Parts: sequence; structure tokens; C-alpha cells
Amino acid sequence: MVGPPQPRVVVGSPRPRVIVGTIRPRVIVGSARTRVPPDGTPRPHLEAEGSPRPRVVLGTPRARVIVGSPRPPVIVSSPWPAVVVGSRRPRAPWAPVAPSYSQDPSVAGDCRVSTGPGRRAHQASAPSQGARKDAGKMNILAPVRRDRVLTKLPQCLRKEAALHVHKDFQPRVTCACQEHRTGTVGFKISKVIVVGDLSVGKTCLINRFCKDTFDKNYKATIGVDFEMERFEVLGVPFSLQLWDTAGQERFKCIASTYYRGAQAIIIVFNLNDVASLEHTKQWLADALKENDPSSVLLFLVGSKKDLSVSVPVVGEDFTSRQGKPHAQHLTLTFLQTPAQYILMEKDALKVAQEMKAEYWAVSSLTGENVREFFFRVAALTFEVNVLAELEKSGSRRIGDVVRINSDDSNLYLTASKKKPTCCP
Ligand SMILES: Nc1nc2c(ncn2[C@@H]2O[C@H](COP(=O)(O)OP(=O)(O)OP(=O)(O)O)[C@@H](O)[C@H]2O)c(=O)[nH]1
Repeated sequence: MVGPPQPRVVVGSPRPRVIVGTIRPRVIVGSARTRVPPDGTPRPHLEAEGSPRPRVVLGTPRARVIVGSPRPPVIVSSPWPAVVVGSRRPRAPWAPVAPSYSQDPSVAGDCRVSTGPGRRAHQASAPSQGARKDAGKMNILAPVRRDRVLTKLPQCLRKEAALHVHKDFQPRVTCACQEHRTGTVGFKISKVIVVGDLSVGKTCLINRFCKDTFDKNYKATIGVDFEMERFEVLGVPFSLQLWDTAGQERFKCIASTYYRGAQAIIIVFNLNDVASLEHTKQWLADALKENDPSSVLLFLVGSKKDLSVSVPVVGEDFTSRQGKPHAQHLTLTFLQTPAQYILMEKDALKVAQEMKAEYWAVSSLTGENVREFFFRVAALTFEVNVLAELEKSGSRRIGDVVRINSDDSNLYLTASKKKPTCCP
């Protein structure tokens, strides 16, 4: 069949026909124009019309109109989380998260997503009731929690290995937020992937931050799992999608298919296991194969800090949201002396500098530095997003009026011509 795909129209029919459940294009053989009676008799009805019309269907392989098809939703791939187009069917539990944006873009951050169930080894065969429920509906995201509001730039842990050491957000970013010129940032979800050896504590790290829980029993992650976390940065809603990937070799090939489109990569190693630190370079190389090294933010995170320090400090970090101290019922066994820990950290800082990553040391058991770390990830990712948005808009300001059919060579004219007061 030649010609571009086009909707099938039956000539002379008052209504376009909707084809249900066919996949074979109709093969048209002949038409009135070519059909000449064998005896050569004139055909008055055709002559009267002037030009004999083809009897059939104009057509070629055409777009199929699907009514009530059991096919899965079409996933449009993008560096952002996949967008599900035109289906209200439940998302498969293993499919990437699929936000569909609110009709009214002025409702900042009110994008609707269907959140995925957590998939650990013990859950794989029987997803929880809640997970099944989640998969069957499109959830409206909860409002940003009070303790996820960032008004200042969280500081780095070590100046020697930091992405930057500025005291606050860049003035351009602060200004853009004040003037509501952050474009699509408020509607986007930034993908963050967490990679590292098996059992280094990736899942525990995410769970400590997102759910304020800690499981001392090891359950391997199969493939991938993810959590959504919503923030408000400088008054702008901002969402992180935290992808927990499997560290086990046999699940690595599944997990690596989800590396793509990350804005930040968190490489976790165990502060008490030198081999896991050595392997971080390989994890980084694998993750960068699927991402643009120049635009992705890197974090090197040493986990299980509680096994390395001598005296646990009971403070805010040790207290759960319910106000119960985490450390109360835990027996802390120290695998490293403070001297060993210092040596390990020195090596880790060197690795972080080599890979141009920001270094953090955390404990999911005690909660030490976990919140600070994720706040820093959110803040830096947000900053990069706003800067990219400003760059994209260039000299044009978001919200400016474009004068059409103007003789003026400068097409982008501000409606109010008001000069910003806060921008440098
Ligand atoms: N003491 C201590 N134990 C931890 C900490 N974080 C994780 N663990 C323990 O380490 C084990 C592995 O933790 P996970 O979070 O499941 O490890 P993972 O990196 O997700 O492992 P994979 O899913 O196989 O890649 C579990 O038994 C946890 O309880 C921590 O901060 N301190």
C-alpha cells in the first residue's frame, strides 16, 4: 500500500465508519473507473456524472480507531517519567510511574500520578492490597508536608567534596521563584536513581527518609522500586522520584533499564566495607551509560555510619516523627574504630572528588544525616532545573506577551515593561 496512513472514509457515507477490532487493511481491487464491460457498451450513468468515481474506500493502511480495546496504555518515553496517554486502565505494577498533569497548570504541583507499589523479594508474588488499590486508580498527590518545605539552601557535609559550597541559592534562582518565573519546574518530577552493591543499605536509606522506618532484616530488591517525595522549594512545588535499584548481580540487568533520564545519581557504599567503595566507580560508569554525564548531579553516600561511630548522639536525628527514639531498642555494634573510620572516609572523599560527586555519610538506622542529605539532593536538583528553565527561555521572560505582525524587530515585549527589582 502506498501513501500516508490516513483515516478510512467511505465515500458517500454520511458518517465516518469506526472500525472495531480489525487489524488487516482492506485490499481494494478495481474501481468503477477501470471496470469496462466486456462488450464495450457505453455506461450512461457514468457519462452523465462526467468523472466516474471510484467505488471504494480511499484508503491505505489507516489509523485504527480502538473502542474498548484491552491493550495496555501507550507510554510515551521521555527523560521525565513516562506519561500515560489516553487510558484509565490500571498500570502494571512494574511499569514506570506515570504522571498525568492537572488540567489547570496554575494548580502548581497538582499533577496526578499513580504511585507504584514497593517490590521487594517477599512481595513480588503477592502485591499488597494497598498496592493493588494504587495500581487501579490515579491518585491525586497529597499536599506538600510541612517538614518538606525548603526556604534555604541546605549545606553540604564536607567542603572538600561538595557540588558547590554556596551559602544560598543562586540569586537568579531566588529571583525567578519570587517572580513565579520557574516555568514548568513546578509540574515536573525529577528522577533520582540510587545504585550500589547489594546490601549496602539503599532501600533502608529511602525508607528512612520517605517512611521513617527501618527494617533490620535484609530483603533483596528485585529489579527496581520507587518512592515519590514532594517538596516545596522557595515556594515552588517540586517532586523527586526516588528509584531504588537492585544491587544483586542477577537483577542488575533489569535495574539498569531504569537508569535512563536521571537528574541525580546517588551511589551508595557501606562505610564498613572497602570493596563496596571500590565498586562505586563501576556503578557510576553503568549509570552514566544511560545518562548525560554533563547534566547529572552525583552523590556518593557512605551508609551504616552507626557501625563506625563510637557514641550515638540522641537528638532530633534519633527521633522518629512519632517522637519515639530509634536508638532506644537497638544494640549498636561497632565494626570500626574511630581511627579506621577516619581512614575509610579519607578514601571515600578521594573517590568523591575523582568522580565529581558530593560526599555524604549517613545512617538509616539512627537517621543521622538522612534528612539533610535528601534535602540537599532536592535543593540542588531544583536549582539546576530552574537554571535550565531560565536558560531555555533565554531573553524571553515567561509570561511575556509576544506581539504578532509587529514591525518591531524585538518580538518579545513585556506586557508591563516592569523591571525586576531583585535580579542582579
Ligand atoms: N546498622 C545498620 N544497618 C543497616 C543500615 N542500612 C541498612 N542496614 C541493614 O543492611 C541490610 C541491607 O539493607 P538494604 O537497604 O536492604 O540493602 P540494599 O542496598 O537495598 O540491598 P539490595 O536490595 O540487595 O540492593 C539490612 O539488613 C539493613 O537492616 C544502617 O544505616 N545501619
